[in-house]
Amino acid sequence: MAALLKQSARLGLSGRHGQVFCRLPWALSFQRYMFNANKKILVEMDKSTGVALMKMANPPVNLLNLETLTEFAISMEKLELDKDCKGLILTSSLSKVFTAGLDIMEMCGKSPEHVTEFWRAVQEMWLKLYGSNLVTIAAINGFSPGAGCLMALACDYRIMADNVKYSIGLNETQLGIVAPFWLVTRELRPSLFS
Ligand SMILES: CCCCCCCCCCCCC/C=C/C(=O)SCCNC(=O)CCNC(=O)[C@H](O)C(C)(C)COP(=O)(O)OP(=O)(O)OC[C@H]1O[C@@H](n2cnc3c(N)ncnc32)[C@H](O)[C@@H]1OP(=O)(O)O
Repeated sequence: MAALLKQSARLGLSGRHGQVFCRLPWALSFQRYMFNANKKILVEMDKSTGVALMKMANPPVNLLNLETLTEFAISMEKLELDKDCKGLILTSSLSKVFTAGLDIMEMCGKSPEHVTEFWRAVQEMWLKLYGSNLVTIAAINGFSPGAGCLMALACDYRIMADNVKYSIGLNETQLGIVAPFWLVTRELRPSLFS
């Protein structure tokens, strides 16, 4: 996994918009910066490769609640604005969970306004990833149910840790959650969006 990550950071990758990237001279190789708002999303940007490493860091299982989704969207915006940033590797800081998906407590016993805000944040997360100008790679280093799978699908490339214990998939109907119409339409009938 580590080797693959290194390799993807070094590769000249072609994105969905056809950009081709190459490495900058070695003299610039120490240009790095890090940022995080509430430390649920950690970002390390390496200007020498143009690749940002984004780690979800919301233990114990990286739940995607409103706060984390908002921080994710802000982090994506910052990277999109950075002209040096060409690619993004999305992964988890936890040892066996990429993300356990949406925090189901955000939909349980909450006001319609809160639930609306929450689903808007889910939509924003998907739009930011799927519509990103960066080359996006999901480095799935653990369990990835529900919205974890959705995040991975929204990236240009996916690499999953080679461990039979880890599972990935869209299991939301088992929990009684209906996939939102905008997502199903986009995934199953892309021609409507072209
Ligand atoms: C052609 C293409 C077609 C595409 C079609 C498009 C349709 C796409 C539709 C997509 C729609 C997306 C909608 C997404 C919905 C969701 O994400 S729903 C959530 C789905 N997630 C789960 O079901 C995860 C369930 N959790 C687990 O399986 C395990 O927790 C784990 C991830 C395997 C980790 O296990 P472990 O390390 O043993 O930790 P636990 O003890 O189980 O958990 C720790 C605490 O966290 C709580 N928790 C876990 N998951 C959630 C959750 N999702 N929400 C809220 N809380 C959660 C768990 O209860 C524990 O809490 P405590 O007991 O209080 O400690």
